[in-house]
Amino acid sequence: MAQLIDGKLISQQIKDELKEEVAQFKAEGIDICLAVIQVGSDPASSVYVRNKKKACAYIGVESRSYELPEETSEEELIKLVEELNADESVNGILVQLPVPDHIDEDKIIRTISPNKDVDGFHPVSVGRLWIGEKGFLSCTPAGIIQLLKRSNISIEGKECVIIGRSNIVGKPMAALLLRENGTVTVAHSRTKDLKEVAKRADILIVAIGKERFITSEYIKEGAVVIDVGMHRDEANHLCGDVDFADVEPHSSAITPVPGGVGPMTIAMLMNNCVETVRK
Ligand SMILES: Nc1nc(=O)c2c([nH]1)NC[C@@H]1CN(c3ccc(C(=O)N[C@@H](CCC(=O)O)C(=O)O)cc3)C=[N+]21
Repeated sequence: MAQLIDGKLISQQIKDELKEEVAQFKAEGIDICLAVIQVGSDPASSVYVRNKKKACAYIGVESRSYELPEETSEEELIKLVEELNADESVNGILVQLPVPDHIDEDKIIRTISPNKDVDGFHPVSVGRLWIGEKGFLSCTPAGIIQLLKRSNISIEGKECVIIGRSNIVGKPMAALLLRENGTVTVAHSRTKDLKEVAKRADILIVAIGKERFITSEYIKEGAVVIDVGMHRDEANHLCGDVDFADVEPHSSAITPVPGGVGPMTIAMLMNNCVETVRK
């Protein structure tokens, strides 16, 4: 039987630890505030934003919401971000992605002050990550490292294969696994013999965005499998990039969807909010 890696439980433990830390900061007169900006009203985005605000309330961080209409111009959004950069009562700024097509996402990410970049998406944060300097870590990959560590799965010396090379997951995941002394391969849509490459993995991280794409044919017996995907299937059930029922019997440990990586993303966002005030 594979070990089920319970992201819901582990994220709860992390939030409880953060809640205590936030209370200590409060006692010293230090409050933390996260500004959350959503442009438009995509229902999936609204769910995530609501979950982020709930997590803020739980650990004792103030969340300030900015719900802007779909037609908001790039200039208006940049102006708001600049105001929040200058506002000393705001510690972190999160612009929910994706933004509408008429707004340049990269330009918005670069406008957020690197000191308030709780998503870890700013080029300064990305650079710090790759050279091993302290900085904000991208939440999903940082959450995956916590899942592994808190499940007593060692990374050092292991063959780690990441499928997917996005700026939000694949690339920062590679940097973090490398930092933990893993041997890292980043595979992607143009990788030849993907099954063979995936089968090398002791730890397989799947972030390809294709519903139940990874079957047991991609798995070395006893591998650890981390599923970053999130889809709604025909039956309206949440599922991941991994065919869980097929893969689980061949893995030694595996994350479910929901209840795996997703809740960890939010816990690590909360960690980054607290990081803004740590000495
Ligand atoms: N600036 C920005 N930062 C983000 O971190 C960001 C973003 N934009 N845009 C969208 C993605 C997606 N994302 C998720 C967060 C939590 C769950 C999560 O909690 N999932 C639950 C299920 C939630 C449900 O029921 O739908 C689970 O997997 O158990 C999923 C996805 C953050 N993102």
